[in-house]
Amino acid sequence: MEKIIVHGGKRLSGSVKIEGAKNAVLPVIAASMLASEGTSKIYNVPELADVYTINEVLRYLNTSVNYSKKTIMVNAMAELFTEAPFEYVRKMRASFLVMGPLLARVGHAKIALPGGCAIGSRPIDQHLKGFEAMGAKVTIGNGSIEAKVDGRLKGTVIYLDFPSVGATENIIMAASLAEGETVLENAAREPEIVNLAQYLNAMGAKISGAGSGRIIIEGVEKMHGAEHTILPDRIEAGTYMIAAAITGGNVLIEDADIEDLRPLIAKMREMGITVEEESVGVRVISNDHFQAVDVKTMPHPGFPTDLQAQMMALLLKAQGTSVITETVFENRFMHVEEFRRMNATIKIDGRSAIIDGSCDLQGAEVTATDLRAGAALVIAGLVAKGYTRISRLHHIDRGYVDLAGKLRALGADIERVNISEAEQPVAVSEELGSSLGINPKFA
Ligand SMILES: CC(=O)N[C@H]1[C@@H](OP(=O)(O)OP(=O)(O)OC[C@H]2O[C@@H](n3ccc(=O)[nH]c3=O)[C@H](O)[C@@H]2O)O[C@H](CO)[C@@H](O)[C@@H]1O
Ligand SMILES: C=C(OP(=O)(O)O)C(=O)O
Repeated sequence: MEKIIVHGGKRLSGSVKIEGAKNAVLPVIAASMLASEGTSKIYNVPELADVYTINEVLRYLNTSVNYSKKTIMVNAMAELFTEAPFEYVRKMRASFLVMGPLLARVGHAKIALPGGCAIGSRPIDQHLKGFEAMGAKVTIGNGSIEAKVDGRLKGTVIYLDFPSVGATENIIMAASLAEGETVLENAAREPEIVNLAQYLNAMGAKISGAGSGRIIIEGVEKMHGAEHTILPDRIEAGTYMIAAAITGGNVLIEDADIEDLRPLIAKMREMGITVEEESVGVRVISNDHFQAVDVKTMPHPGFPTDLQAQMMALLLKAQGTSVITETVFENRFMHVEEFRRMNATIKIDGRSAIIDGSCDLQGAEVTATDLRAGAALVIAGLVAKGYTRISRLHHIDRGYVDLAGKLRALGADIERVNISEAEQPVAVSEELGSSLGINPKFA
């Protein structure tokens, strides 16, 4: 079993380079299936487990995908297969993003129901509402969702009940090849939507308004392969900014886009942490004294839910009591129980977590319950007394390229190890472990 082992107490310094955004590359790869002509070339692709998963889904659907050196070539000119089974969809909910492109291009898609996950039930009713409004017949049964349309989808006005990122992406992809104009109201405004729309337009689509709450898509008859660069990952950047801040460090986050990070930067400055814009990225300079703040997660440009767990780790070391309110997902506090193992004092009251900044964090055996929870535990481990051992790393690998290696390069005492059953930690304190001659890392 693999674990990340962190020994707290080192200040981070130096610079770290940010990868392409996971949440941008997944819809972009799915969108490549809209091209009935030519090959797409996608640059700045991060080497993540989720990227390998979506590539497998596309290959299963008879699309050619070649991935090497952060570049993906996709050719979808062959006859597409239109059914994606559960074994693919269960690994990653974003696999459902193939539904819009398949429906628009071939008029049929049958995708296994993605199911719930650790952070909430995550329904897809808004995606389906959009497809139905465009003329698709949607049926749900035997664990799958099937959507069909005779001829082309038809443009229409669609109002989302909530600015869902995935529904916005699925609907704009489908509407790109629909007949006539689609107007999407209350659309998600995340930077990843803008990146996707840029790619679709390069493929021949006619989309305007991406990044606002009203997106207009003039359907076209055909799309073709195009070249596209994935934007930097604002969530990865934010994770390293928080890691730098919690350790009282001084770190340059290279390629971070300051505009996309405004909600986090505003909160960090409110806490008294210095964030400076530099020509190549964002620098975070911190000392051990930063103030408690209240944070509410919201759709973009609000504070991102994908940085909520990492922010909670930071607030565990802030002066005073902070309140985090999670409004995007109904169950995204799984990390709280793990923080408590590290001696944190956090109370949950409905959708809010009340965080006491005065506790002494202690290293412990903890579990990454989801992707960002995993990153947050690593961050807490950077300042905890003793060793923190984090397991279930497959969650972290979905969204971070070499998290432990990049933090080590910044000066953290951290390593990723493969621990055999025989070496599993024994249940003794670090002090007792060392007096018994047990390596404290495994005590
Ligand atoms: C691959 C990807 O880009 N993932 C991101 C995307 O997920 P994802 O696209 O799944 O997130 P959504 O914006 O769709 O979901 C936000 C909220 O809307 C609800 N909802 C969504 C769709 C729907 O049809 N009905 C419905 O009720 C969800 O249950 C959730 O409570 O945006 C989330 C919110 O910023 C991020 O946390 C994820 O990292
Ligand atoms: C929740 C996340 O991703 P996904 O939607 O792919 O589960 C995330 O990136 O934090």
